[in-house]
Amino acid sequence: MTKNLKVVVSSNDYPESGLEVLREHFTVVQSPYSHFGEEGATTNKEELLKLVPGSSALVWVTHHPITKELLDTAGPQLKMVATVSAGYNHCNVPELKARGIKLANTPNVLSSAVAEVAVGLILGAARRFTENLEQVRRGVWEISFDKGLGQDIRDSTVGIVGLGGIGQATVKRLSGFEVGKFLYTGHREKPEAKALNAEFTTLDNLLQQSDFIVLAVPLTDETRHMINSTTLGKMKKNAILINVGRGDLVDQDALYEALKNKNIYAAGLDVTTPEPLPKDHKLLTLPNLFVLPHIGSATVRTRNDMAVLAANNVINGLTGKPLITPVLP
Ligand SMILES: O=C(O)[C@H](O)CO
Repeated sequence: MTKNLKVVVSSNDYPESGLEVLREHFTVVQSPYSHFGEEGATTNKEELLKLVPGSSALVWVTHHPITKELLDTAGPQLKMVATVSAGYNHCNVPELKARGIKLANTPNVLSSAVAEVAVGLILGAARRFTENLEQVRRGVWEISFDKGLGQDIRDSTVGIVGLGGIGQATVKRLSGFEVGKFLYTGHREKPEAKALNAEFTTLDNLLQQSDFIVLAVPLTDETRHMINSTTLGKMKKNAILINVGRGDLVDQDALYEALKNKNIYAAGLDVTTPEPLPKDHKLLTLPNLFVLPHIGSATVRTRNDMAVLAANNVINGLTGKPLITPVLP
């Protein structure tokens, strides 16, 4: 009965596991393009505009913004968008809401994978992997007090900004590292914090006390550039900033200055603005920056789990059942 409904998958980077679920119920049309063009530009916008007319649901694998133009082009029969990501800052929630279009995301299934990357960034930034790898490449092995030693996790204070699924999974993974104290901040205290031995505090206090500051919050108007010259100025000299949320949580010019002037010790970023970061971006000149190309959820199992969850959300959304992971029910 639903086979005559068209579902558009926005990228070729969506696994067979999700397609199989969708194809059982719907006519699936998939973009032949991936997220990024050769020069890092997003090239499939025009292609997407060609694909979406007449669709009942969009499975959104790319981070292309869901614009009014795209929704108008899709047409009034569009019932839902399933973004294959936990973050939905690209989804234009007010516009979807105004049009009565449902929105689902894929939280939880990616928390472990993203938390593993957070731990990797902590290690990479604290132990100066960027600089040390560079040394190996140059055949120079000079590790001494004057050439710069790393920072310990043992007995440190780790501050988590946003103790949601990813924040909690990060604390769990770090608990074997003999961390001295976990702090967290957010809108409200979390019941899960007790079992994690994490102490609720204000952002200011967390910034002032933490040796490691992990950003694991969604990007909203409130969190955009929450790390800026003022908040960086509150951090300790040995502080290490980790971002697994979204690039725009951080004012990158201010971060560049703080790292260059050694006002903080290092940073580890899985997310930047823009993505990809241009090869000649000034941040990439910094030895005390360890950067990854947004690989938080990029494991085989996690990407399959995300795809299947998104597909099941579409089935529910188009057959009148409650969404499994609703943003807009
Ligand atoms: O939000 C997410 O799911 C991850 O950052 C991947 O986009």
